[in-house]
Amino acid sequence: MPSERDASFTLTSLDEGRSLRLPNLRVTVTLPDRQNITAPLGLAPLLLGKSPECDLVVTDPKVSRVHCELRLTEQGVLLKDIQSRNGTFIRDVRVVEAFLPPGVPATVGDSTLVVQPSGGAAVLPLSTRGSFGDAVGEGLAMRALFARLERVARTDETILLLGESGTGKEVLARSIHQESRRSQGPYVIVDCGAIPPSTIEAELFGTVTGAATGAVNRAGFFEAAHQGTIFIDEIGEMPLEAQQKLLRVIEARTVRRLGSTQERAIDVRIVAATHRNLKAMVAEGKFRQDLYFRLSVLELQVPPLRERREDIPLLVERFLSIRNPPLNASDLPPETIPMLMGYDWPGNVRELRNVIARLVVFPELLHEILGPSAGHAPGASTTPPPREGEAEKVDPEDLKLGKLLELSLPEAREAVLAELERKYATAKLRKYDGNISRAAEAMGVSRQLLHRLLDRHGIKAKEGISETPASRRT
Ligand SMILES: Nc1ncnc2c1ncn2[C@@H]1O[C@H](COP(=O)(O)OP(=O)(O)OP(=O)(O)O)[C@@H](O)[C@H]1O
Repeated sequence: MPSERDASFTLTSLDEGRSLRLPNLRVTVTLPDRQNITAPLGLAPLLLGKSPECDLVVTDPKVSRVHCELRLTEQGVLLKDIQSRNGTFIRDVRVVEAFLPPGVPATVGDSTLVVQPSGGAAVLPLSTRGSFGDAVGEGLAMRALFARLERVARTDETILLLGESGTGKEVLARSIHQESRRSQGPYVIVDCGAIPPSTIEAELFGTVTGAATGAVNRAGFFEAAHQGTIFIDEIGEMPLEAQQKLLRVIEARTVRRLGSTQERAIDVRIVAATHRNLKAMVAEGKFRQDLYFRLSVLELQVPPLRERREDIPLLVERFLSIRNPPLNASDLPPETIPMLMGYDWPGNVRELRNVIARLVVFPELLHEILGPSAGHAPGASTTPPPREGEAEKVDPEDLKLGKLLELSLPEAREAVLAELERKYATAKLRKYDGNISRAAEAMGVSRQLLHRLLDRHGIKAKEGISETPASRRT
């Protein structure tokens, strides 16, 4: 049982794991010019560094772009150096990973950081299910998210899902629909990133004959979703004018087809999502503030996979079990799970799903797929080299074909194409020094399509290689 002092500095399970005591903690960084910056430390880890993408942006020349991470755990606050150039120190000892006691200063560059309880604690309900609709997750972060979703799914409130690409926003939106009283109604997906800005309003709100050249009398996505749910994906890509009309629809619960004056009542639940920082877009004038306020009443953050590695075994089991025929983790090389848990997953759950699909067909590619750094996970072993003469006996092409023959033709085609797509894009990016525009032009595709392809395969443009913890954070 933790003492009172411990409890003010740790996550503590309550009610046999049905809720979590989350202490109120603040991190304060004192910069070389004696100025202080501070941020609250909650369930999501805080990144500290010079890069604007960090939660604590430290303007100290001796601090790396992404220098270290602070994470609240059941044992205390864990401070982790992220391969910084000048190191992270507690009481003059350089640390790679260590628990930081309350009030004890740590040093990064010429700055110091300290974590202190600021009084009180929140009690966070946790789901006992380990899944929400089709989404699975058994770590604290996902169980806290599922508990919130369980409560809000049954209401008609508009929900905003934020999170990096591939974290599962779409699968959660679908699950919200399935778990709501609207589950028997339509579920309509609108991908704002895929619809040309010039037609998005017509697609969303519909048209009447003569509204524009060639316009016909047609319902839009909102009318199609009547008595169901509309999922507006990539809402950050929506043009400002359409945003204004969307706000009106959310508030009035009516739509007016383009070219018509008639208001049609709609009964629709809206779930929106984006991988963009909408708050920053509001500050830059690229997203309407009033719409953001309206959407962010129920704003839920879907954590990146690298912040919930404990979910990886369960996700792997899920992706293997839905194959035909179903597989399980013992069908993969024994070192697979430790290697997967040591990888950083820039493409999140989508990348994990794709990696599993490829490993099922080409298990010998484990090290090539995940890169050398992934093998550094504790307990990871390496694949033994083939014994002498063994390699000559097996033609790799036959081996690949043999594996492919275990799959259905569509699955085999997808596996081969995904492999080709990844290698092709990586090679082109290398050739053009990571320059997206030039690589896209040489590939004969749009920059947007190349970006999507890179996201899908977890490739970082700059290096033209699969991103690893080392390459992402220096
Ligand atoms: N928690 C989860 N459980 C099971 N499958 C998941 C989970 N999260 C994501 N997936 C799977 O990973 C893939 C990517 O998820 P999804 O499309 O929902 O991500 P996203 O955040 O909407 O991505 P984007 O921002 O690029 O649209 C899908 O195949 C989805 O089914």
